[in-house]
Amino acid sequence: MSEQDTPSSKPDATETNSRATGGCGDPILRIQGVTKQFGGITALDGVDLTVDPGITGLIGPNGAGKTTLFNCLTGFHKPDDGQISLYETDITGKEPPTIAQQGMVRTFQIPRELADMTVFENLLLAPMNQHGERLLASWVRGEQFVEEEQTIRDRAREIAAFFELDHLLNEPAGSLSGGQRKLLEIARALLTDPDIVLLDEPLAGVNPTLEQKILSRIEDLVEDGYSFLLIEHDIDLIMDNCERVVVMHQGAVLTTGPPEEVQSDERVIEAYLGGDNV
Ligand SMILES: Nc1ncnc2c1ncn2[C@@H]1O[C@H](COP(=O)(O)OP(=O)(O)OP(=O)(O)O)[C@@H](O)[C@H]1O
Repeated sequence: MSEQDTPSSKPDATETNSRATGGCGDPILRIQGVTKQFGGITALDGVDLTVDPGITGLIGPNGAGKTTLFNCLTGFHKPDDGQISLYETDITGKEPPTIAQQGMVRTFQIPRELADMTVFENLLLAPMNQHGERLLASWVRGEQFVEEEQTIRDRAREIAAFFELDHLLNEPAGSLSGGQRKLLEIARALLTDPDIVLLDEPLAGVNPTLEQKILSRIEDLVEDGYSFLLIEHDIDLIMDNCERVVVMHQGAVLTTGPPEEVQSDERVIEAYLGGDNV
């Protein structure tokens, strides 16, 4: 595979994966009335939102609830109320591995690679975590699922090449630069065979050259059938690269729409200028 190719083999839909039941053009995510409180703080206050295939930007002032929404969507927090569906499957309150199996994973603001393990081992662990004990047992027995193991290894190499990490496969992940860690985090997410990846500030602290590289990789992946929901504080970057933009404010969705509409929405301008910062 050349550097410019997308990972050609986005695996086919499986019975465990939500996209098996999702039709072309259907929203990927339906979020209805999701609330989340932390003690006296209402982080999410009845979030209603549908997310379509492609790349959607999620913006909002500090404390708007963006990360909490990501956590509720991917099972790291349980919502107090409301419903979340991935295609037609109700995933509300499910655990992260179950939601990953259904086709949705997230990355974190601070990448969570295992620093002492090599880049390759980090990549292999991502799908193994998802498949769980079944695949781990196969590694111990070394008999069954050999084919599956080989597929994961091949795909790990392919995705490493796509993110230009292939020359670092045997290096400890802890030796990577900040930008390379971000790439590794996205690569790991993709190895779980998702329909949609939630990216939490994948470009924060990344230099402009690498930023463009990540963005162009994401665009390639969208063409290849993946979808992304992207939290980012750089509004221009969101407006330039996302098909739809969701604006959160005070724990709720303020507005959604194409970038040009959202940009000129008075309520959005007020949310950003009315005392909160971006
Ligand atoms: N684990 C937690 N415990 C207590 N309060 C929390 C917790 N997580 C989030 N909050 C609160 O919930 C609100 C929303 O936080 P959240 O991190 O979701 O916002 P955000 O839009 O992602 O902000 P930022 O852009 O600054 O990262 C904030 O008031 C925050 O202090």
